[in-house]
Amino acid sequence: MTLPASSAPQSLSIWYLEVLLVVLAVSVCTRTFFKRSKSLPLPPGPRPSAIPFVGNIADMPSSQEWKTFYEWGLVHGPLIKVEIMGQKICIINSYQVANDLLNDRSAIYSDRPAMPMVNDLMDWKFNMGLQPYGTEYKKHRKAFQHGFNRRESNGYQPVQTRENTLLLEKLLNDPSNYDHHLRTTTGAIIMMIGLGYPITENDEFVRIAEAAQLAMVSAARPGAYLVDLLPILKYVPEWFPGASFQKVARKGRELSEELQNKPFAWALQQFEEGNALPSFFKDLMEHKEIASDDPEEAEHIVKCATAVMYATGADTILASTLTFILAMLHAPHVQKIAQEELDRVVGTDRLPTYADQEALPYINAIVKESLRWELVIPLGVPHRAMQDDVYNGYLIPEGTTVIANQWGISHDETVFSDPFAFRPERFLVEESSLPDPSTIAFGWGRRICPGRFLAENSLWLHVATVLACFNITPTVGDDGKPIIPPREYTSGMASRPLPFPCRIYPRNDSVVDLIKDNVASLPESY
Ligand code: HEM
Repeated sequence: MTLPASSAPQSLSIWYLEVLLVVLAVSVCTRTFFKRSKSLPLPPGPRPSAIPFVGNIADMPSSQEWKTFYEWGLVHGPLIKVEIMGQKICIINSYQVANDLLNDRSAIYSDRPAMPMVNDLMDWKFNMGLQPYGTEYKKHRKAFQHGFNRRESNGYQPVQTRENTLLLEKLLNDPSNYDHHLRTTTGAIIMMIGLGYPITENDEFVRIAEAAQLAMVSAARPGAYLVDLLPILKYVPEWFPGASFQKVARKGRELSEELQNKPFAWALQQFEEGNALPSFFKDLMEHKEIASDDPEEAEHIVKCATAVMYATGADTILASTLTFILAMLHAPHVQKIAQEELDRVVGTDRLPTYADQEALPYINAIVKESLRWELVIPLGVPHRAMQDDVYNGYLIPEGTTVIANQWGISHDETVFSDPFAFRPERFLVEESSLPDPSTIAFGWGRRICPGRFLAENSLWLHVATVLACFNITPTVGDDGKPIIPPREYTSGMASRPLPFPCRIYPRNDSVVDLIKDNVASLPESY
């Protein structure tokens, strides 16, 4: 700033004074805000124990936490606070609140809680989904998004179509093992897209991915292990009385190492020998600079990203497809309407393809309702407040774990009427103001699931082609009455229906030929 010579000293002191006043004002405001925010109430919730430090530990459910959290929401409101051993946890039971905090204020809610059991003891730090929000995480996320943005994900449709055609053949020949066939199919799709790896029956890499994933999701349940609340416990040796969590952790660590190393070693060998099929892995190896300028770091990121992909991808798609099958038993009318739409739009002499998607609104609505009716990750993956925040007059202190109860949000009857019914029609009302369930099921803000386009594509094709070819009905009891399986789901970070019997049989004879013709016209291999 240039000042006129005569007025310079006076103007300078005024200028200094102004700056000083601004600094003072800012500091007073910040301190006032800080003081005020510290004195603001925390969100309401179940009353903690009178014993210091224990908090709500006795209130915490041991399974299906999302249902208890939902009940709490009905009593205490859409934003609840519980405290366990000094750790504050906010639970969100409303779409509006989740949107306001986790989407609109994503800049301060994108961190993850430390989770020492899974991250440190079981060595899942390689999984970007559990990493703190920082430079390393951003590199992993960039590499992942490169492979799974909408355009790239659509590029994988030929793999999904091929494996889905083989699924239809398996359902035709051996329908009672439908869950095994679905598991094989989702595994085959993910392994081919991720690594260019064609799976075999009882495949070793699929077994490793499933076992590692199961160990992780059981351990990652909020409050499952005390060590997550008292991280110092991670130094307690395995032989110490009461330290059985260390044994669980050791087994989990062994699986995590297998998961990270074995499939990667196979893929690397194929790549170096020039035999690698097109895949997420191959693409990243050829464009390592997307992950990092440092080739060694880039290779590490490729290794982590591919491991995350096959650890999380197959099971989640499987769970949502099983929910669709279960829903067909609970809502038989839906099947009839869908088949009428398929026959009218696609006809009966070919299978539906991705090109039919826009012309099949009812099928699209079934996919949405399957994602809403039961949630693959009912409590999402926990976020962490990176600074103090104030919402609707409540303080959310820095370090609070923030859980979006996605199951609760999807069953909020002020948003979704008759929420426990499977009613795809709710999404067909013109200009429906209902939230799209994919904006709930796949999470929030900067941590939103990067595999969502791939997952939705898989689910869509399973729904459209299975309904085009088969009827899905309940088994019949000795009394001649249909046995509708209950809606029973596993607990853990990820949830899926408990095994249930059902009948899957071709709608007519021409469907049998259709499936056989489609299988016969598949190329020998990829
Ligand atoms: C129906 C299938 C799926 C569902 C319902 C689902 C759901 C979710 C949810 C709720 C999150 C946490 C988002 C948040 O923190 O708010 C997430 C994260 C993630 N998902 Fe998925 N997912 C599915 C399929 C997939 C697939 C197929 C892949 C891989 C191709 C995948 C990869 C990931 C990754 C890497 C993250 C961590 C993202 C981050 O922390 O930045 N998911 N998913």
